[in-house]
Amino acid sequence: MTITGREAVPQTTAAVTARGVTKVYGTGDTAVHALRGVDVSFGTGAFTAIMGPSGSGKSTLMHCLAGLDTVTSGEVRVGDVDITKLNDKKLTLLRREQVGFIFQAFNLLPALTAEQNIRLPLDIAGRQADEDLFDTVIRTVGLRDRLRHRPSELSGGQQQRVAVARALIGKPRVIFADEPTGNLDSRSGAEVLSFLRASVRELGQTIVMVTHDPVAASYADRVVFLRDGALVTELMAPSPQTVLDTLVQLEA
Ligand SMILES: Nc1ncnc2c1ncn2[C@@H]1O[C@H](COP(=O)(O)OP(=O)(O)OP(=O)(O)O)[C@@H](O)[C@H]1O
Repeated sequence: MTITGREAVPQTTAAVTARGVTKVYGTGDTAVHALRGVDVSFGTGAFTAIMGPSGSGKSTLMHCLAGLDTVTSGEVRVGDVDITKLNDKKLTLLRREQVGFIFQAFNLLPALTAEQNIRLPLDIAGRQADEDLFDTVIRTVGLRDRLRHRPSELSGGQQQRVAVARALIGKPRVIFADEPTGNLDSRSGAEVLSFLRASVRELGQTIVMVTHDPVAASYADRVVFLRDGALVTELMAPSPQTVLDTLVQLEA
């Protein structure tokens, strides 16, 4: 799989950083400490997976990193900006310009064609699409002959590829993917994951993905593991087996 049209610039700077992030839901006896002081950085141009047992805080962390939820204390930087200090309007603007999302449920608008769905975030932001990048992305995800189809006329794997193209086309600083292969069979899942990895390698895209699946996590450059709201360990160059072994240890 080859993507050209945007230069991949290997960088070591962080795209997103969390410092001392805590998140408490509720108060008093019913308070849930979902995050208990998380420090973590996500390097620019890297593909990172977040894993951990059910209830360990993966979704909460991702939502706090993406500015979809507020932190109770601590700091989250997207690039140089501490998003915990932004008002709602500035946060919405930052998310629109710098953050891309891919969800388990695809979240495409049913009345729009694939192409309209892909272009929608840029249209909303009043931004011009980079047409070279658009062509490259469409060719690479193999959607050229599906652009006029509506989501109901596409397979699950094709719908998720539309969602991936939609996230990439805005060239966000970071893409957050929440169980992107959770609704896909293993072959479609592998295609989507290969494409995510290619976009990191060849476009320099930064991706942070929450997953339960050791095979999905093995496509990442790095896996960070949460347990009880705290970051406990990480793996570089993971394989399905090393991820599985680490999960088994965490749940023991
Ligand atoms: N809106 C909420 N109100 C109260 N508690 C919440 C809320 N959202 C999450 N929690 C709690 O916070 C903790 C962390 O939840 P979170 O969804 O982040 O975990 P997770 O690792 O993503 O779990 P899973 O793998 O099951 O999706 C859990 O104990 C959960 O019950």
